Amino acid sequence: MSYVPPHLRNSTTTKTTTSTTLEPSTAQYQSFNSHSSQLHQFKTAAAASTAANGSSRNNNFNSNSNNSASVFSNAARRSSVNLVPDPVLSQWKPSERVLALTPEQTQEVRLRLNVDVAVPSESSPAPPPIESFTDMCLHSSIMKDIAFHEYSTPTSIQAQAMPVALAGRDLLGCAETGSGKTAAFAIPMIQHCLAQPPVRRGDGPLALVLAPTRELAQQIEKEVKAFSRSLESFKTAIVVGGTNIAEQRSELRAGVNIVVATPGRFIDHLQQGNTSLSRISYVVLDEADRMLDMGFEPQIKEVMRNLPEKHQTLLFSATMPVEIESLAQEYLTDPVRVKVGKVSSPTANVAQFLEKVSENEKMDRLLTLLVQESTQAERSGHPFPLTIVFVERKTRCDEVADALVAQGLHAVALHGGRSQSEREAALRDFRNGSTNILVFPSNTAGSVNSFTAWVCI
Ligand SMILES: Nc1ncnc2c1ncn2[C@@H]1O[C@H](COP(=O)(O)OP(=O)(O)OP(=O)(O)O)[C@@H](O)[C@H]1O
Repeated sequence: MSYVPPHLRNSTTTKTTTSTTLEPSTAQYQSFNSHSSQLHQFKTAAAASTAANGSSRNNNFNSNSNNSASVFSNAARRSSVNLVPDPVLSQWKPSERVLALTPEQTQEVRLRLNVDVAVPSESSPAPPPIESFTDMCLHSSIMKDIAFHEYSTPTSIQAQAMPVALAGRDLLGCAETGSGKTAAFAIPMIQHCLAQPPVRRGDGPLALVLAPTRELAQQIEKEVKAFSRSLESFKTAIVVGGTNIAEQRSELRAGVNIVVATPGRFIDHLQQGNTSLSRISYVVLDEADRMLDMGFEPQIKEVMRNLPEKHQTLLFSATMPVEIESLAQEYLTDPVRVKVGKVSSPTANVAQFLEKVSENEKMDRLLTLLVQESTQAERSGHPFPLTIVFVERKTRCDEVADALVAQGLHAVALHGGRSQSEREAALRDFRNGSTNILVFPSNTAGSVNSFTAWVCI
């Protein structure tokens, strides 16, 4: 394993060009992409060897970050004389039809899709939205998997965010939950990985997705697997707490294309030297606002400031508080901002009712509501609607779930205090309908898509 701080590699390496520039076919395409020429470069053995030298690295490392040296010291000690191929930057271009769109037509499509797009004043224009997967000119295996998934047309966020990501640009995305964000970053990520020199045993991943919770990470990895199912040697790893670290270690050490992780566990593996950042060139911060709410800012920053110089970053956030703005400012380069729909507002097919009750009436009112719902469902012969009850703290989760069960309702608490197998079993029971009420701490919200009612108390 070789974690080599990028600033040091750059200052000590000599690059040898081994392949030549790929010419974009039109000036328009050239201006959308972040890099106008594509150089596929490899570092020399001598350079990598110098970079792997412990003392000079640590000196540099310390000057860069106060705690980085300790965080990655194991990985640093294990550094081998391993050639690290530079990433191949975006060579993608869309169909001729898309390239021929005028700025007015591009604007019309954005209006129709309800997409707002903005770029910093000095940067090149954002790539136009693409309303069909065919016009995105994706790898044939990915197209096969999209068809297998029965996705016929891109959703709005996919139509605009995918061309941005495929063009190699940084992205700041804001979209409602359930809008299809996962495929919007996962499909370009797979396409990006396919363009890179192959992953070898001992290499770190080519792409990294950081997500706030285990459940969300698992959901994302499932989607990544779904869109890479036709690619035989394409490997992904899920790196989350609460699961077997030894299995993750051997998977990581064998070399994977993509890692989907929660920040804490990913840092653990970096510290242990089980993986490295040295080949990462595509990073996704999903639900970044929730990651900050959950206190992952130091881990995110640790990863971001130690990435190789050449990488692209996609940051998705449902809200844009000042902390997200400053994260974007610090780690995104000329990002294309894509906003779909009214951010932080409910989707049109969700009805909301607000009832104000005092603290000591909450539990009774909840029980009354749910027992009424259960009676109604029984009478009409319909199943009880899948329901989530959000509560503030995990201790409260157990209290509420117990009270619901005592009323004969099928409820279960789902929170970080339960083991991974208990959490997975609870979600499985919820999906197959044998449990129809999940009680969740509110900071885990959003990990489950398939519910039809929810109550926050
Ligand atoms: N182009 C598409 N055509 C049809 N279905 C799609 C398309 N894109 C996504 N979906 C489906 O829509 C649902 C929501 O997608 P997804 O989970 O990616 O949304 P999300 O915005 O990431 O949601 P969350 O914020 O909850 O994670 C999923 O069931 C997904 O399979």
